[in-house]
Amino acid sequence: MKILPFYKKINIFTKASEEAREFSRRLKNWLNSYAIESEIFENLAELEHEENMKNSDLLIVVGGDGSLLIATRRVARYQLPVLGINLGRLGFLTEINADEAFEKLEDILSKPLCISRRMMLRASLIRDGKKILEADVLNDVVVNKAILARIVDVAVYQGNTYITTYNGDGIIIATPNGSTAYALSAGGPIVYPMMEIFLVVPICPHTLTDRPLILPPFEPITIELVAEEKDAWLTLDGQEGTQLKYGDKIVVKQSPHYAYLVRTPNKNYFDILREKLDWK
Ligand SMILES: NC(=O)c1ccc[n+]([C@@H]2O[C@H](COP(=O)([O-])OP(=O)(O)OC[C@H]3O[C@@H](n4cnc5c(N)ncnc54)[C@H](O)[C@@H]3O)[C@@H](O)[C@H]2O)c1
Ligand SMILES: Nc1ncnc2c1ncn2[C@@H]1O[C@H](COP(=O)(O)OP(=O)(O)OP(=O)(O)O)[C@@H](O)[C@H]1O
Repeated sequence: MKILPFYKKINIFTKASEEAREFSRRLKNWLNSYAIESEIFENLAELEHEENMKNSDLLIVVGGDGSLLIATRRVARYQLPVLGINLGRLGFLTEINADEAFEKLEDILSKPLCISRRMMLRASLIRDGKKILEADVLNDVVVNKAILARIVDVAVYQGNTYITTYNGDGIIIATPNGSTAYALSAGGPIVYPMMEIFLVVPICPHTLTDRPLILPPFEPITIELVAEEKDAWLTLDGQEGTQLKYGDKIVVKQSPHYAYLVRTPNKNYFDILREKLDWK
């Protein structure tokens, strides 16, 4: 089978493990054998550097879902298609398994790419009226309690409109892509991943009528920490954490960037749900 000549350069992001590095070297050699240039990145600062990404046609991530999340966030502004090869555990987002990778890659790269465009969130942390952090996420923005803290009280707004105050273990604002991650464990619905909505899921709410909400992405959601003595954290895609202070506000908007995940032709979202979530 012949790979289409429009692939000039395909970069690789590798998980920081010996197994993933070894696989990435094999992958690079395989791409070179088709006269496709390729560079392997492990360092995140290098991965997001424009010079390194601007001529790349595709980014292949060798790792698990965590590696795919971390890499996709870093390259989202380049609108680069991202394809995951699973060397992790569940591999819900990573499209192909390592043992079938070269056969599947040949198939995927010999046809026009089948891409699933996924919305992202932009979270800003406002402290004392100043924005002290801003980041894009593909799965979720989570405010929750530290291990020994008790209940977290968070007031939630849509634009300037007050929704309610949740008392419980915390709150998750998820994308449809993230609906199958933490939000699912907290009782949220599975949302078709190409939809564009905000999913608001309280974690173990003390008020039993507090149920997950699905909101339009047109107005920001603001979460305000309204109880003084509590020890709470902001977590972005489960990977970057910041301790919060009383009065902090987290504003969540739709990011102007999208993730462009490469899918296997002939495999639909329900095939993935059946395979990964053990449905019949
Ligand atoms: N109780 C929970 O379920 C819980 C707790 C903390 C974080 N998380 C999730 O973990 C995510 C970060 O993933 P990670 O791999 O870096 O952390 P991780 O290694 O701790 O794994 C979390 C698990 O979630 C899976 N996962 C990640 N994104 C997914 C998605 N969109 N759909 C289905 N499964 C998904 C991973 O494969 C892994 O099995 C966070 O965004 C958060 O949603 C879940
Ligand atoms: N090159 C890297 N640089 C920094 N951090 C990395 C790198 N590769 C992976 N990580 C981090 O290591 C963690 C583990 O990686 P990953 O999630 O891909 O593997 P896994 O946990 O085995 O897979 P899965 O998430 O599918 O269960 C991730 O949270 C990710 O943030």
